Amino acid sequence: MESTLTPSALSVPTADQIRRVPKVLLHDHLDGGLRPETIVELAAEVGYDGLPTTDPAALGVWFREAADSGSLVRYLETFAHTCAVMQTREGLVRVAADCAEDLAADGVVYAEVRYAPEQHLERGLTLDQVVEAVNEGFRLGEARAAAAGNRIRIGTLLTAMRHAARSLEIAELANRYRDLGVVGFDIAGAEAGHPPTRHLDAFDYLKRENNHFTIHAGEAFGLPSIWEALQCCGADRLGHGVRIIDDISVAEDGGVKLGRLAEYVRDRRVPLEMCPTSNLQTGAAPSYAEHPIGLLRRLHFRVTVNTDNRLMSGTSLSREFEHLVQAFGYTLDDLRWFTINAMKSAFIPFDERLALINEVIKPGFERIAAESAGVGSVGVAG
Ligand SMILES: O=c1[nH]cnc2c1ncn2[C@@H]1O[C@H](CO)[C@@H](O)[C@H]1O
Ligand SMILES: [Zn+2]
Repeated sequence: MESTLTPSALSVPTADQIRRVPKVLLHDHLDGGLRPETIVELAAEVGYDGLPTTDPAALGVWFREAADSGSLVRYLETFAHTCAVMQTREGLVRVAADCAEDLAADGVVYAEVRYAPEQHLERGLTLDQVVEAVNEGFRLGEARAAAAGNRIRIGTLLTAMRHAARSLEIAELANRYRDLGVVGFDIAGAEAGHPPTRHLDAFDYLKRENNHFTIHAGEAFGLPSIWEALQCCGADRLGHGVRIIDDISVAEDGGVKLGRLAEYVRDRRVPLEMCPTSNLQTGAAPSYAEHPIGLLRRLHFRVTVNTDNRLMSGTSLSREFEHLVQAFGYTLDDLRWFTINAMKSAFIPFDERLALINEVIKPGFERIAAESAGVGSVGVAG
């Protein structure tokens, strides 16, 4: 979609403007976004004594440092502590409500937040009770955010863990709660050794039901994983998908050649849920400036910007955009492009996506662009 914005939309946005423009988030893990103080309080309530520290500030630092491992497997080990305090109805309601409020305060107007219900059964909740508690928390958080003047809508994706064997059951759960807060399905967890084709029965089931799913692929593992996710499993979107860059060659003279898979991904407008900071932490990308998102955006792939795990990465969607603005000089217009890409790729019905684009996203960007009209180009803070 080409820009119709005023020249001020071509200015580099400030950190404050980035926070205030309407944003869309498609890839955010509920168990990767807890507030450190909530973890400490819930741990005390449920008697979990495994936390590395009970000082909230130190705990936040611990998560970021532990996740900064260069390995997806070690990165994922940190989730034991967040899942430990998400085993009761009260804990799940609170974590989901916090999440909605935090995203809304960051200027997110639509989010799809994912979690794996099978990881929240240790204290006797059933899968259905887990989904109902999370939904209740999101409705509560949406209402609190609205009262604070921040409108947000949240749908959930139910994740099945790729090393486990409950994916069909979770897919059925997602289908049962469709239109009741759940908008799709995902598989996550360590990629190497756990190809998505182990879960074909779940994907086939979802396709029979005309339901939607995304697959974490091409993060720790290369092109075969992306190929399987698309061509064997039929994924609607790719979680990360950064390794698609391996199928693109850039010659010395700047000429670009796409392989068949990269061409397919671009031609079919397959949404890529990119999460820059997370990729730096797990070693999937070397730096912000060298992150494949720069080239993929230039080549007009259907790229979206996401947080993955706000706690482990010490980030927010605004922070992710700030990093990209610093690395690539993105303008307000680029941010709008990423945002509309994300909204087009959401799993809610077409008419609802269109309404958010026309009634919330475009006017929101226009307002910020108009505000800086005449001010000229401004630097990025932070
Ligand atoms: O970037 C990632 N790649 C693969 N799996 C992940 C990533 N981030 C989180 N999870 C996994 O998804 C589960 C459900 O939310 C988390 O518990 C974590 O194990
Ligand atoms: Zn993820």
